[in-house]
Amino acid sequence: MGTVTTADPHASFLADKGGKVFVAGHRGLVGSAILRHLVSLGFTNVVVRTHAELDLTRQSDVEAFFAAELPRYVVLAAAKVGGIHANSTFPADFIAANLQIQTNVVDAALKCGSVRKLLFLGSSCIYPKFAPQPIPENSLLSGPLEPTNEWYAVAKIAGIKMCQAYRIQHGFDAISAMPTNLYGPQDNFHPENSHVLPALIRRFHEAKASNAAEVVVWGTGSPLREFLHVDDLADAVIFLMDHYSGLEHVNVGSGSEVTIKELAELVKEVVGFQGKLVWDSSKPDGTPRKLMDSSKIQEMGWKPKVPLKEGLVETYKWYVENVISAKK
Ligand SMILES: NC(=O)C1=CN([C@@H]2O[C@H](COP(=O)(O)OP(=O)(O)OC[C@H]3O[C@@H](n4cnc5c(N)ncnc54)[C@H](OP(=O)(O)O)[C@@H]3O)[C@@H](O)[C@H]2O)C=CC1
Ligand SMILES: C[C@H]1O[C@H](OP(=O)(O)OP(=O)(O)OC[C@H]2O[C@@H](n3cnc4c(=O)[nH]c(N)nc43)[C@H](O)[C@@H]2O)[C@@H](O)[C@@H](O)C1=O
Repeated sequence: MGTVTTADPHASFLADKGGKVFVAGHRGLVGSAILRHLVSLGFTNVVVRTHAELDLTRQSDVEAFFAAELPRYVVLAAAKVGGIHANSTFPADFIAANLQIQTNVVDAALKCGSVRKLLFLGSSCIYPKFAPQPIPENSLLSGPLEPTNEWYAVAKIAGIKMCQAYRIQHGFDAISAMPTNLYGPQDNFHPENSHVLPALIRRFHEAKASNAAEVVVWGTGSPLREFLHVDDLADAVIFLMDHYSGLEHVNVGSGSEVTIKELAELVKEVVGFQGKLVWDSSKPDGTPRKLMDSSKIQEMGWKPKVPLKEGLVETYKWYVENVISAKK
């Protein structure tokens, strides 16, 4: 159990590098990037637990953890996460685990009395399937959701509303960030349950290694997606922890989008696969387009830095060095 360092209660997050920060989900794509950034910024008192050490779906364990550790800041990057196939195959897991994790963490963070600020991570899937593009924050709850991930989206919407309710009733400084589709080191490269970008890296890599003639890609290739490198997201999370204390959630996107066909061609080029692409239109396309309007965070002074091709080259290198090499 670590000790809580005393510091100026009015200090900004970045001026309080000895303040205890709990990063929930520190081994995932997002949590690991946030942890790397905090360490490189000089934060000295970061507390973490793996899923096996602390199951955040268990309320009494979560309450005991907060009462013992008394963190000053919480970043909630632990969640049940997956791509279009996992979301539509396991709707009960996605709604139940996410409601449990976020409810337990936000409530225990308030009750323990030590937390000055909490950031909850949602996702762009909270918005209606046919929201105006680019999607402004005030599109929330203005229309029906995309059916392939509505269970997950409903949990994430409940998380935003819980942060708002705790701010209104208890004056608790809980904020919410809504990232677009993310990618980078420590992503999930599962063949079926991952998101499109890591799935394609793996599929093209394996096809190249086995000299396969073709690679199958899901859907029609026409949906548009906006991708943000997880290092940019980690930078935005730390920026919001330092700069933002509002009721409304904040979109975090790169501002540029590609079709899934363009993405597949780019991954093919980066991996160096020479065969052809085959489209499996029996697989769902999901939402046709979800470009975020990120003007709110940009007007506060944050902007993304990593171009898609550069991020993809770096992520493929990470995959080869860490996932493929580990198997040998
Ligand atoms: N990936 C993306 O494209 C996007 C992600 N987001 C959001 O970012 C957040 C993080 O996502 P991402 O990093 O991709 O997810 P990952 O699946 O990569 O990581 C999830 C993390 O949560 C932990 N976790 C899951 N269930 C539990 C549990 N019951 N108790 C304790 N820990 C648990 C896992 O722990 P362990 O490793 O120990 O098993 C893991 O560290 C989520 O809220 C997600 O909605 C938003 C938009 C896009
Ligand atoms: C971040 C966001 O991510 C999820 O939504 P999504 O954007 O639809 O996610 P996706 O990455 O799985 O798919 C994007 C597109 O890509 C196509 N696609 C092609 N080939 C593969 C493929 O091999 N795998 C996957 N997964 N998709 C493929 C796929 O058919 C779709 O058209 C949410 O469930 C939820 O998790 C969420 O919030």
